[in-house]
Amino acid sequence: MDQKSVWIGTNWKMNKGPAEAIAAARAFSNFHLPEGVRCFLTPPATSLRDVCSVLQDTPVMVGAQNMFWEDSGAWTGEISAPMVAECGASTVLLGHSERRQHFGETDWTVNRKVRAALRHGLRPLICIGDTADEFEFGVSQETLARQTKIALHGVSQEDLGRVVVIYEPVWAIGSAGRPAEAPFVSEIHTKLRGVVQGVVGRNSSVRIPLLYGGSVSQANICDYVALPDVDGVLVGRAGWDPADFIKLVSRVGELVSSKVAA
Ligand SMILES: O=C(CO)[C@H](O)COP(=O)(O)O
Repeated sequence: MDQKSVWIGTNWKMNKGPAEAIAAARAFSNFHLPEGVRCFLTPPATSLRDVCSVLQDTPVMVGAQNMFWEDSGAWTGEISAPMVAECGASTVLLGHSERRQHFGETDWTVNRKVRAALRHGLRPLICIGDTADEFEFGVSQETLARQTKIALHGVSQEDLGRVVVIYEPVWAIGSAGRPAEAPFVSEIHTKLRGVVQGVVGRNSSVRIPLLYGGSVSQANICDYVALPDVDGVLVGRAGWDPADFIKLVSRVGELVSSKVAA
């Protein structure tokens, strides 16, 4: 965490139909976002428009969980960047490991989606992550560098300033996952900082926010957010209940204000 904004988001995954999503979004509509904290939610596509309209006058950003790279056409079952934007969303999660693992997402498709999102004014939240095997064989860094460089290939300097990268180790995600140790996340993020700095250019003033995700909880959130090269977190299960998510956001807010005061 540095003096810039700290990010916290929750990905609802395939949870909450429109009725439940609207109720959850209403819980955030009167919530006062702490100074220095940027917050986002990614509801399922069927709830996107409703959640956007509930939160339209708030600082909470709303995003899709995925999209296709073409604007329209014969792509049954897909939604496009202009459709996401028309719902009122400002951001989109791309390359989540569940999409890579179960739905054939590749580094190449992530790159096409990143560029399409940027073309339509959406902020891409790009997920990267090493598998348990890659971690065991000690090639996590190589995987993450490859995923990052391909995702950002061909993105202009100006657009790089609107991108967020999220490190989510596949082995840390979900109820079978184990949270990554803070020193390991610190090491990965420091190296990742070098990779993104290489992409944007050593002398560029663009600083791509680097978030961590994977079994983030009330117990460990501050350990991650306090790390120097971690600019925030993406929360899954621990953020699905709005009251819990508000508590997590407040914890981050307290950490930010204590840093500012120090
Ligand atoms: O998307 C995620 C966070 O929203 C990620 O998959 C981690 O999920 P969690 O392990 O349930 O926090």
